[in-house]
Amino acid sequence: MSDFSSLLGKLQNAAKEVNKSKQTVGESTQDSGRSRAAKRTKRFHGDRSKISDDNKLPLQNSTRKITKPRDVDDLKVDISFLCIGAQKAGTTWLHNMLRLHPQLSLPSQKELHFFDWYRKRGLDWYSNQFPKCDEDCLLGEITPCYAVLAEDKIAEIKYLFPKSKIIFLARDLIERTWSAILMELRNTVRGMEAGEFTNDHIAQMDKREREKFLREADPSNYDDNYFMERLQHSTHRQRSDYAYFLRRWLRYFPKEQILIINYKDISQRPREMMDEVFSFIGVDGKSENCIKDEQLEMRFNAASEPQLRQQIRPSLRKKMAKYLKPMANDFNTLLGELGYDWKIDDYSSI
Ligand SMILES: Nc1ncnc2c1ncn2[C@@H]1O[C@H](COP(=O)(O)OS(=O)(=O)O)[C@@H](OP(=O)(O)O)[C@H]1O
Repeated sequence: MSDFSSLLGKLQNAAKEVNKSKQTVGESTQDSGRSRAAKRTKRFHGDRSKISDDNKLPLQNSTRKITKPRDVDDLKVDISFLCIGAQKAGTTWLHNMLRLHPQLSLPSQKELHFFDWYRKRGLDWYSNQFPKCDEDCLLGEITPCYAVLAEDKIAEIKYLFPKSKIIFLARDLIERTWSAILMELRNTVRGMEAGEFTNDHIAQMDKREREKFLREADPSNYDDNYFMERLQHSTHRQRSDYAYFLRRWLRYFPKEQILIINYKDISQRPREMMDEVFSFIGVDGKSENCIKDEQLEMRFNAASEPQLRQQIRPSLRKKMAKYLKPMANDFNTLLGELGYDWKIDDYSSI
């Protein structure tokens, strides 16, 4: 046999082994795995395996088969809530408020990015990111990128945490996108990846470096075309299409497990909003027992310098409104279908 055909044979055998281990839920080979999983899940959160037993597939409306994660036996935590976004909609504020509740455990650093970037680190790594807490405490995390996860990732989350509550903060589409593009501009000027650059970096710059940075990251130095081009780039466009990706989540999680919050509530009625969130997650007590008024009023993750948090100019607002209007309308339709009595701006007056 030639070296090439011997190598090919080895690769084919390896592929067969991999395929054998990729048993999908719903296939006859799942039973032994399911009984192991059942023992494990009862340790954390009651009998979550029941969902797959009752429904055959742990899905709402989707017929997609879920590949059982190969490292499922490494999972040592149950996740009671996930905040999936939106990006730039006050998720850092929410992270800090939730951490004040004694019965909730969130990773000290926001945004684990496990299901989008770091899935290869494994469920063991994921399990170790949550601080130890009492038996009755509930675990959760906030990663705004989860909103736009591909369907197979959402299916995996549903398989692992079928009872998890999903929280989504919705902000006006223009304001959200403007905030996101300005953040991207700051990252680009510094040559950093998304999420790496913080206000602390600016504070550490010397005078010359700081002036140069502020000049280059100043949005008034960029024309409308620059921002419209960025908006049409997949990440900003995709993250503004709330209805599109929320419908994907709704294929796996029933609407009773998904809470959509109006970003405006953070400034207009934060206490009522946090009471609603605590009750939705299922923890005892009112926010007044753990969050002070001055904490509710804190602003997190805003650009530190006035030049970097300018209002959007009218000409650009108009162009963005035209582009984002269909997405605002779709989202308002979805809100109506789900029974919410509020809407986001649909730019009918622009
Ligand atoms: N208390 C309060 N009230 C109103 N708005 C607030 C509050 N705290 C944070 N923010 C604003 O939320 C924006 C940051 O959102 P995120 O933390 O979700 O951003 S990120 O996706 O994690 O980067 C960011 O918006 P922009 O300032 O427009 O960029 C913050 O200013």
